[in-house]
Amino acid sequence: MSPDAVRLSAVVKRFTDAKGNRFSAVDGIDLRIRRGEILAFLGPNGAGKTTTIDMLLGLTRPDEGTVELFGREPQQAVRSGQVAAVLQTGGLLPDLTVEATVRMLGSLHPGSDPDAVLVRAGLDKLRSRRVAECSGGEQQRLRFALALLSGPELLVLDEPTAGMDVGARRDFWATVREDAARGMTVMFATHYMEEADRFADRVVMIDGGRVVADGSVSDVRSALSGRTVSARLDEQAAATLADSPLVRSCTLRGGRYHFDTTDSDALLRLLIGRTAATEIEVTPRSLEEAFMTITSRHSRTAGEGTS
Ligand SMILES: Nc1ncnc2c1ncn2[C@@H]1O[C@H](COP(=O)(O)OP(=O)(O)OP(=O)(O)O)[C@@H](O)[C@H]1O
Repeated sequence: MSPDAVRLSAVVKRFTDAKGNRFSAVDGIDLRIRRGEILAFLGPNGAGKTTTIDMLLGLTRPDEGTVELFGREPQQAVRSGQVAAVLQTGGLLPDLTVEATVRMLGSLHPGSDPDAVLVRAGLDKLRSRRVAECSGGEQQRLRFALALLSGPELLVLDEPTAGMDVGARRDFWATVREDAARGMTVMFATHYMEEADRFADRVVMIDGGRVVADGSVSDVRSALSGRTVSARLDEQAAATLADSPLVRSCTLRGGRYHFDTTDSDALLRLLIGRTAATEIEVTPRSLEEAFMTITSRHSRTAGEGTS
């Protein structure tokens, strides 16, 4: 059997914070990514996504644990062109044109096809544009093109669509999907739940440097099973329901109470049987809601009550 594309085993990375205290930014992550998977790496700010990606690419070493890409040391795999990355920042030369940039980097990869890469990254019409005149999203696409030059088997993307509008984001993911269909493994860090939902086969959520959920988008949803029941009703009735063991949390938004529940049928019976609730709605929880619950960072709407 060929080795997995990525294998992180009990990986720990510690830093020193501003007060001089050591803390684990990555706190024992185990992660295997099979060849050909598209994996979304989700987590709130400071969860440890970039630190994990830096270790994965051999840019920094773990304090504990091991990292292997295709059964090799990360730096070996990166140097051979088997692995490429689009990071949040990355040097582009502002005075070069898009085409010159791709050709220049292409010359470092014998056998690469800069023209094909320009087309694949959606940059064909921007060939003569100077990098300095490209939008943030266009510059990200250029970084993507550069990452494709070596014909990588694993592409690691750290928030690749930051700065892109909705259309550019859709085009970008269409291109990535095409590449993945040819067998490329893709791991991307994102804050956009919708991107994970639409483009990933698998979602790994991290928080506080640990994996808090791992599965397909639907697995993660059902592992965090539950629905949101919302209705208009009076405050006292809402408070009574919020105390019920059926209810995980209750939020007042836009004049409606939203109950996060493990048993929407039972809660509906209570709402209809025991209260004067109106305009009742039941909705599946979004990945974002699941994520918020998992990381215990449920947002509370300012000025409105929560219990
Ligand atoms: N070189 C460093 N020195 C000290 N602390 C660091 C260093 N790099 C990262 N950290 C801290 O480690 C934690 C994890 O950071 P990391 O950048 O990996 O998170 P992230 O999930 O990528 O966040 P974001 O979504 O904001 O990019 C944060 O608390 C961050 O402040």
